[in-house]
Amino acid sequence: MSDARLLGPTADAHASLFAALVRWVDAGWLRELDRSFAAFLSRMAPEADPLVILAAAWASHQLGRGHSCLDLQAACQDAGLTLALPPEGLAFAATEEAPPDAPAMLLASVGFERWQAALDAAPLLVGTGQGSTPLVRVGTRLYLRRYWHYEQQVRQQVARRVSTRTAAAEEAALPLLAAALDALFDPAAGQRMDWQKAACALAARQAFSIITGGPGTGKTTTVVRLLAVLQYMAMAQGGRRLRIGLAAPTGKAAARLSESIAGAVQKLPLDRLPNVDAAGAEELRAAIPTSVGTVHRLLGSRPDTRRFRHDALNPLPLDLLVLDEASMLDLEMMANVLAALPEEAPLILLGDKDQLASVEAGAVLGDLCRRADAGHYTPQTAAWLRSATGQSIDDALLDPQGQPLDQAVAKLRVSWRFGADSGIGQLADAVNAGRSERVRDVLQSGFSDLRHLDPASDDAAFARLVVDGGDDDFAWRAKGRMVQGQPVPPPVGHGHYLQRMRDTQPPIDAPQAAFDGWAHGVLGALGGFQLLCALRRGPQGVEALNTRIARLLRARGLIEGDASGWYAGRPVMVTRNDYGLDLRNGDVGVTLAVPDRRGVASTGAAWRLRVAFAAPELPGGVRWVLPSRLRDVETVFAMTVHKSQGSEFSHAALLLPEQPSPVVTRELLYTGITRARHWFTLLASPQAVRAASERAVQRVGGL
Ligand SMILES: Nc1ncnc2c1ncn2[C@@H]1O[C@H](COP(=O)(O)OP(=O)(O)OP(=O)(O)O)[C@@H](O)[C@H]1O
Repeated sequence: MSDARLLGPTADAHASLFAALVRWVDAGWLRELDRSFAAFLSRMAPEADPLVILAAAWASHQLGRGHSCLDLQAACQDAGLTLALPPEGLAFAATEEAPPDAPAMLLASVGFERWQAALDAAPLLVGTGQGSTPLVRVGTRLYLRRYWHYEQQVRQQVARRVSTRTAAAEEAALPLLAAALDALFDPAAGQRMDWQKAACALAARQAFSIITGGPGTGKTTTVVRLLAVLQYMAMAQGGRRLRIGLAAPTGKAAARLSESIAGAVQKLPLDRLPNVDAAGAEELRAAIPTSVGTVHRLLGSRPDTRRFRHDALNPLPLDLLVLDEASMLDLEMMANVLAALPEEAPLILLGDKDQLASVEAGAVLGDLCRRADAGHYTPQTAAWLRSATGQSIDDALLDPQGQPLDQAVAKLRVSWRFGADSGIGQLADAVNAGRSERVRDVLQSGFSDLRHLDPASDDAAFARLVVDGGDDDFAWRAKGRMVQGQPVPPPVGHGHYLQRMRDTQPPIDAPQAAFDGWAHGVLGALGGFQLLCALRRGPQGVEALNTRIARLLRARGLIEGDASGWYAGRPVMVTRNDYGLDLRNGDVGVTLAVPDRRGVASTGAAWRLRVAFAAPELPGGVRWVLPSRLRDVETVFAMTVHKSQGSEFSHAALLLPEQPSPVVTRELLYTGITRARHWFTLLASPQAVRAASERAVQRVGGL
């Protein structure tokens, strides 16, 4: 099919277009959802120029790729690149059929003006926001109405909130704020800029703020001190206690934050606050929540609807909300949160702006933090910060033209987790800066926490990595390694949790609590290692690697049973929310053999497989689910970097494909590296590393 067939608003042209769309769907290039959306519009306006229908199909396709809209101009310039078609270098050699026409062929002689004119001539389908057209065009951007609406909501709400001053920032409250900050932050810092203290002050100032920073820069530490300061001020001023909400986009991230917040709250030196005695300190400590739930649960998700129990008409009963791992927040979720949170209740986002954005449409945190590296603080903000913290912002970060949003964003710039001797920290920095030569140097510098392997390693070398954690040299270098005065556990592979599963299994007549404790330990050990991949398909994709790893583990006798079914030790990830089972997309569980107590009375207990998921809210801390009840799960010996967001592993290994792919970007590499807490192995050719460090994601959106 050529573009000539598209250039006439005739039934024939619609039919030719749909013939092409069907081929794309069959080839896995488009989702059926994209085609049916286009078909719906074609039925709604059979006379519409087929270019409008094509634009609709592609705008919907872009949503599936995380873009909130289609950039028409970019698509005209390079449709293949803009739409990432063919996807993930999908090979056609394997099929009998010829590949479908590439998108660029459909647009070969269609310029942006022609496309724009076609859209303007379809008022039933395309508008500028008024009315109820299914598509909205803003300049060169074409949206599905719902996403245009989310973007509008987020933009307006954020703008309103960044100009709303909190009670804590009022002139009269400033001395109390300054005294509280002085009490909780290290006075030894003196005049040196302590960005944690500054972030705390900036976040206390208006009804919306962001604290961003790389791994271990102290986001949690800072926000816990901020909560203490605000709760202290509320209580000291004779008001009622603040109702504080804490949430994260996934269950895994929520569980991790619960743990680190609880630890940080315990460490707070609250008796240093003015007029707070030991009893007062404990009262204050108890008023700082440590339990973190998912955003879905906070908003009150309801089965089979996108709507939540809490919205603008039924707002959340909160005075303050903290959302962690905000890089994973998509546009729709952010719009829902902003709608449901009372306008005067501050929203504080925590996250690493440089990480990959959510799989769903919209890179909210990245977009809102686009100017964070350079600060852009106004002289007014600098003066206010001086009175609240006694610190002066570096001139390089000042900008008299700074925007209101810039004043609400603080970037933490020092990593407390990765010291100067940490290869992981240095590698992450080099990748983030897009400096491929520096990346190469770090990889060759012999840091004890880094390993760089050839991705084409044979089975024996690959097995050493995924089963044992690496070669003897890596393990040897691990000996005696300390971080922050604590010994670091050695680098492990998947053999570690499987061995623990075997070695610590309770006897069949042990009480349930023993099995809960066992599952808890195995789930913890499972976090000791993870193989991360960029792709799903192909020989270096998740699916093929899961099969390969299962084969290696079976050969070593660490797992048994049918590879295609359920077996003890199978780690699984939930791929779709299941409200009935209270499981979320991204939750990871492990299959374990536990007693089937139903037969106890007559025949004695037998072993039966159940899948254990961490559930801190349950008394035993574990949710046990029958495998047959889990519909949308996949094995996770390997997982995509996208799916690993919000998780952390003692040892992470990242495999980059040999073939260049648009999904292998700087953000993907950075996110993969920063999943590693203590050890990182990179399986990639030097060319693949260079290509990834030099390519940054361009998410299209209008925030
Ligand atoms: N100012 C500080 N002085 C000393 N240690 C600190 C300081 N800030 C943070 N830390 C320590 O550094 C570690 C990481 O801090 P924290 O968990 O707050 O960082 P984070 O940015 O939230 O990390 P993550 O990337 O896991 O989200 C913790 O052990 C914490 O106690």
